[in-house]
Amino acid sequence: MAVDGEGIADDRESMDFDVVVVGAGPAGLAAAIRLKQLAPDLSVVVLEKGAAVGAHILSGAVIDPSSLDELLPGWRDGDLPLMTEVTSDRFDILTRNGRLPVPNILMPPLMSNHGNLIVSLGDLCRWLGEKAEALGVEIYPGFAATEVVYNESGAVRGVATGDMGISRDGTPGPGFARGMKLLGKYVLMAEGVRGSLSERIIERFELRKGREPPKYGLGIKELWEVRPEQHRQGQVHHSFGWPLGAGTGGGSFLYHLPDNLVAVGLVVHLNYSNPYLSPFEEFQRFKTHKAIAPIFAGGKRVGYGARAISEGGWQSVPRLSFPGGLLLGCAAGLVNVPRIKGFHNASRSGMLAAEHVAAAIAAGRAGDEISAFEDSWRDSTIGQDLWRVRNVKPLWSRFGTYLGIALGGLDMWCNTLFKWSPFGTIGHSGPDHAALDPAAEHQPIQYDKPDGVLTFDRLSSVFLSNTNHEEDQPVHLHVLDPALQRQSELEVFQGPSTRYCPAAVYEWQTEADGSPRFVINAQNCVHCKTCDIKDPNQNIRWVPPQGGEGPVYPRM
Ligand SMILES: Cc1cc2nc3c(=O)[nH]c(=O)nc-3n(C[C@H](O)[C@H](O)[C@H](O)COP(=O)(O)OP(=O)(O)OC[C@H]3O[C@@H](n4cnc5c(N)ncnc54)[C@H](O)[C@@H]3O)c2cc1C
Ligand code: SF4
Repeated sequence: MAVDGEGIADDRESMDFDVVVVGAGPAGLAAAIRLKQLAPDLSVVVLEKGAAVGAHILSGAVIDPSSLDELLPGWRDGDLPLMTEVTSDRFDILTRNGRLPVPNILMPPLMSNHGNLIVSLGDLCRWLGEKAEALGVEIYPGFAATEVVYNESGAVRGVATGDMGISRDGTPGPGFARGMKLLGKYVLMAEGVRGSLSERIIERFELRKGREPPKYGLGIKELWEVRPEQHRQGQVHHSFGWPLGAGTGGGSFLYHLPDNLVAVGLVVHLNYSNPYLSPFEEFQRFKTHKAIAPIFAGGKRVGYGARAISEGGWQSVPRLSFPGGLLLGCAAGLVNVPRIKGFHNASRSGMLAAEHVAAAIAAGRAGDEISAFEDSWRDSTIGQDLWRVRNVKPLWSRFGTYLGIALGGLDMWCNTLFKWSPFGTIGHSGPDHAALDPAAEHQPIQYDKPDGVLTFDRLSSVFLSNTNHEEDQPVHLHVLDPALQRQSELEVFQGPSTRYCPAAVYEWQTEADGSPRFVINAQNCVHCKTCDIKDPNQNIRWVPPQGGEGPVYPRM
């Protein structure tokens, strides 16, 4: 019998499957496909909170396709989503008025994009979803898993989808429909970065014990249609430096897709210390650099979105097995940070998990802990990929952008040539939310007003993400202690949520009597999870709103 572990009456209908997968991103879909390839008779269900598969997927994306070659041999011969091969690879250091190209010869070979593909990861996930359904996987888009269901012995037994049609005051509205429980022999958590249920499972089973804290960046991206003369199909262009100061980690990407489309974005490491910093405005500034702005002259912005990216790497990956299931992909933190790549490891972790789960079910097991997964992923190409770059992020954090990147490059060369690092394995310096300084230690940053042509404000940007939430529902951004928000977030840090949120969700307004009021425009939320990560007091908790809401990203 399944019991509810979250204290809500167990009156919901339930459906039983062999395997329940939460999240239809690369990790969840690869797991579902591999399960059906290995054991066609297994029943596999995938839940996705976006309105459709791919609706919430936001990535660069230049992908290493080696995992696709393993998952679906011959896939390149079929009908393909939007993609192109990488034809050239540029890397620049930007200063305010200039750029310094880094010769490719200096780049460690693992940073090369030779053989990689520029894709819309959302399109690729839609395509993978079709492949999964063709194999008999049941995919339910528009359903957010909002609770973990545990059995009597405390193992994860399944998940429950959220109730629909609850009014803002918490009472059932006219369109009320009770959520369902989906139970499985094993549950695969593939929610992506900072997964809301994955984090609860990590906490409950102490999966981070003995590991470094998780680290994150925030990636803000736009999709542009540029003039043909500015388009270089297949070109991959990265930079670091301006507009970020030496003490703030991050970098830009510009990927030239087919159809005159260019994906442009800035990733800002979320261990920045200045509460006045606005990653959104830094990204807008980046586009005004004289080496960058001409690319967009005469072009049209057609897409916008934002998403956190996991950056902790090898040291921060929690234990990935727990009683009743496994953590996969970015919910586990498997991104290779210097390469800004997570697709290959996410999909490989799904495939590896599927192999373990199929074998366990074939052996008559159910609901136990597949402990062998831990050594298995660390010994696999996923582990090897993360091990070689394990010091890049901590060196960057400790020594700043210029010295830190140079030392990170040296470390990657040593790991490539000698399979050895002069630095051993360096730890991260604390969680990102603890990195903010009180505002009194910094000067406010003056950002230029957007021109509406090359640079934009948040609201017109959110419009392009097609984000939609029913207003009459409980706010899905929980402020745990409202008084603390005022006493600390506002009075000590001067309201950083109004700057780190890329969707203008948070505002501090002044009431008629002069008192401050924290306003949450939850309908704008693009589900990037930054508030859950960066609030200095960990006083904001992101929980999934009604299924089928949030952004509907086209070609992101
Ligand atoms: C700005 C940016 C640029 C990037 N660039 C690249 C790149 O160039 N190349 C590359 O390889 N990687 C890149 N990455 C990383 C890559 O996108 C991720 O590593 C990869 O998408 C992880 O796959 P995943 O399946 O683990 O998670 P995701 O892709 O995040 O998918 C998770 C899915 O689960 C769904 N979900 C979450 N919670 C629930 C829930 N409770 N119930 C139901 N559904 C849920 C989400 O809606 C989502 O569809 C980039 C990431 C960012 C943010
Ligand atoms: S409210 Fe939080 S999760 Fe939503 S867009 Fe803003 S920072 Fe991201």
